[in-house]
Amino acid sequence: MLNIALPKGRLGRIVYKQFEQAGFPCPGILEDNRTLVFEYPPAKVRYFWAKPSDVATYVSRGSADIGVAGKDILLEYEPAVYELLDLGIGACRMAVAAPTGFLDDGSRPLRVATKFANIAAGYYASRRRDIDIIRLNGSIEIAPLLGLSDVIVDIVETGKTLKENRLEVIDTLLPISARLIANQAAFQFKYLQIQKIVQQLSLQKKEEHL
Ligand SMILES: Nc1ncnc2c1ncn2[C@@H]1O[C@H](COP(=O)(O)OP(=O)(O)OP(=O)(O)O)[C@@H](O)[C@H]1O
Ligand SMILES: O=P(O)(O)OC[C@H]1O[C@H](OP(=O)(O)OP(=O)(O)O)[C@H](O)[C@@H]1O
Repeated sequence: MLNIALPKGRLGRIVYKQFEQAGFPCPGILEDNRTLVFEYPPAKVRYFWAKPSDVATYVSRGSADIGVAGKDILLEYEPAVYELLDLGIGACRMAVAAPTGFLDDGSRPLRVATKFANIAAGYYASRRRDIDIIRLNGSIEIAPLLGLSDVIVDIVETGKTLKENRLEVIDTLLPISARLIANQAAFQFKYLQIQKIVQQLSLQKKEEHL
């Protein structure tokens, strides 16, 4: 039995469809929004829906053998997991954004609002810029508007949320996409099953690019 942690929310449906096509179906999983654990013995799989930022925790601690997490989460929390494949979905970028026309005069620590405190700290440390991190859990774009922060470090996809809150990207840190991750012990013990899924998912990705 392969235990698979899927991210609830924007990525979940697409990820499950990819796994289904890879030969790991679980009938009914997309029809029921309340049940969180689904088992389908004929395909030797048990899926469960986790909060996207928790998937890596389930995988690193062995409650899931594999799972799907955004590269943002992997960089922020550095869980002890193997990163097996870039699934090419959930594409966005990590960026610094500020109110239009913002100029950092360097006179005091820069107030940075973010969900990604480690990523932001690393970025500004490499620039030798003192910062005051303001940790938020969502709706980051309103922080500068309300005077809580000078800038934000957050995910940008279309740029619509930034625009609506009168912000603009001032630097792009790195591209982000969803990754297939594996528990390190499970990768040894369930090698064949995991390899099968990696191969099938890679094949699908190649076909999509043809
Ligand atoms: N606007 C976006 N466009 C594309 N991908 C995104 C976007 N926002 C987030 N992602 C990617 O999808 C993953 C899941 O994001 P989602 O918004 O579904 O969860 P979340 O609300 O951030 O998670 P949590 O509630 O666990 O903090 C993120 O880790 C990131 O890799
Ligand atoms: O560039 P865009 O296409 O506008 O997308 C970017 C937005 O999407 C994410 O937020 P999410 O929807 O996950 O809500 P959150 O504020 O709760 O994180 C991200 O944190 C940005 O706010």
